[in-house]
Amino acid sequence: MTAFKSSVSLSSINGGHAKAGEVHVIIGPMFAGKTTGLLRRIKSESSSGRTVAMIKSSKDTRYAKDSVVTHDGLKFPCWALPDLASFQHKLGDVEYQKIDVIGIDEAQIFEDLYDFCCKAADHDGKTIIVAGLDGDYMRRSFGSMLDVIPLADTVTKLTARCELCGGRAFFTWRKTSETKTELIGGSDLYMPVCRQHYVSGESAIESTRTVLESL
Ligand SMILES: Nc1ncnc2c1ncn2[C@@H]1O[C@H](COP(=O)(O)OP(=O)(O)O)[C@@H](O)[C@H]1O
Ligand SMILES: Cc1cn([C@H]2C[C@H](O)[C@@H](COP(=O)(O)O)O2)c(=O)[nH]c1=O
Repeated sequence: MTAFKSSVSLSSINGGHAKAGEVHVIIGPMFAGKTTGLLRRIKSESSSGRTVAMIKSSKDTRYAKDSVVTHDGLKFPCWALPDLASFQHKLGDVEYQKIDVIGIDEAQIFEDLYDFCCKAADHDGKTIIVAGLDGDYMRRSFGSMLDVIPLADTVTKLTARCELCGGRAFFTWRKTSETKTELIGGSDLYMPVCRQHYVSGESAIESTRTVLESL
């Protein structure tokens, strides 16, 4: 069998970087510890001497404007941006070159997530750690989050605790009747639930709707 020998070297693909980039994806419902996991990995990379940067959507003003904050109050300073393309622009090319690891929180909100990860990991040699919701409150694919899974080195799906029974929660229940997909909030608007309680909640809403329509 003839061994295949590529004539394209890695350095010609990623613009001369000695090291290829990486993409790591953390998904799960709200309150599952996605942001906590992201902060842990970013802090660990920083302790190993790598230069890190954190990005979140500027739409997320829940706990702080310029920090990523977990539901239990852990904080890390970040760039709050309307889109990911503006990161390199804001930082400037020289500073961008110095960054080894980029964390992205609330990644489902960024429409240019796929293009950013491709460029940053494949061409610029960055390690990207992406955290976000895989599903919305209707359990539909949320934003571009699932689109980056084919780009990923690793995918970690976390679970929370069902607020109604303490079992493993895979889904996020919206407590209000608001139907727009994007609705920023915390435990005032959302709670983590297991499959059984997600389905029984949906049945209760359906029954109520049927009763109201018959009046
Ligand atoms: N139902 C809940 N309501 C409010 N806070 C919660 C709830 N369940 C867990 N938490 C807290 O949220 C923390 C995880 O927060 P975070 O990492 O921000 O989660 P995620 O990014 O997945 O939403 C947990 O360690 C816990 O302290
Ligand atoms: C389920 C769901 C959530 N959101 C919003 C609510 C929060 O602002 C973020 C998720 O934050 P977390 O760090 O994962 O806790 O997303 C939304 O806009 N639409 C939804 O369906």
